[in-house]
Amino acid sequence: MASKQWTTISFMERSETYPNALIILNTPLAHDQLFRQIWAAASVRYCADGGANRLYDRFEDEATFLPDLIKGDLDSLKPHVRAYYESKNVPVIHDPDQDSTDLGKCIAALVEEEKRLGQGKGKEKEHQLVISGGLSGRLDQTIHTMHALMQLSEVRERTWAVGSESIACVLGKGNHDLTISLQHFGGTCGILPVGERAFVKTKGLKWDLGPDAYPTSVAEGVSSSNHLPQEDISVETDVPIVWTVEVRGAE
Ligand SMILES: Nc1ncnc2c1ncn2[C@@H]1O[C@H](COP(=O)(O)OP(=O)(O)OP(=O)(O)O)[C@@H](O)[C@H]1O
Ligand SMILES: Cc1ncc(C[n+]2csc(CCO)c2C)c(N)n1
Repeated sequence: MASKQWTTISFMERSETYPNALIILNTPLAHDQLFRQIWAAASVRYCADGGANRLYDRFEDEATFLPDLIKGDLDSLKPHVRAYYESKNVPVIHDPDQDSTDLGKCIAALVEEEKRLGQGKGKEKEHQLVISGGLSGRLDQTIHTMHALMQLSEVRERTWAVGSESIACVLGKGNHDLTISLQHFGGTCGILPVGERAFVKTKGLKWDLGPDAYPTSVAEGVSSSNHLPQEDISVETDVPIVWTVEVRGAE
């Protein structure tokens, strides 16, 4: 079976063939150099409600850091931040729905934008989705981010979450080849079950899973605090799992 290719370069460099869309959540941004790269690599940039506060607090004095949209129930967006972005003509959409999160509301807006971009070409324009944050903080929100990554993995080719301390993506059933920039990420990493038990084999980790497939579930065992001694690894799994690796230089 063919392997799916993943590389961290894809969300740090701009691509015309497979452009990036960035959704900024209300959690700490990645460190300055990494966040600037992710921002520059994205051609669509949304803030989920209070995510705009994070952007403003970091880049208040840099006028180029304007998102394309701020959307959510707007219970976290600070009034002066809203006023600032509105004065710069950033659309601010209030969606009061109490059955979907601000992340969900931004994903829905992205899907609409992709339909619009694809209009007349007979094909929707799909982006690689990069979610800034959501991997730490409140446990319910963090698990909701996992849920979103799982759901997205069924309908989109690639989604990453990039936080201040870790990055994560869902690896679906099958074989995966990953290239992780050791300049930016590592040395610790984890192979995490999500919901159901997975049988996993890896090549390239310090504590490889295998040669017999390693059964992982929250109840049975989890490969946390593993180590990435090289940039290229491969992972084989029978059901979706989460791959996570540490951000270097995190505060
Ligand atoms: N403490 C947290 N931990 C993890 N993720 C968070 C946390 N707070 C916010 N987020 C993420 O950022 C998004 C925007 O958060 P914000 O604080 O603006 O709104 P919220 O009212 O807390 O979230 P929601 O309305 O989605 O429940 C959330 O939808 C969620 O994905
Ligand atoms: C079963 C169930 N659990 C929790 C909520 C609450 N909730 C989920 S998303 C959201 C919006 C937050 O901006 C709120 C309030 C619900 N509606 N249904």
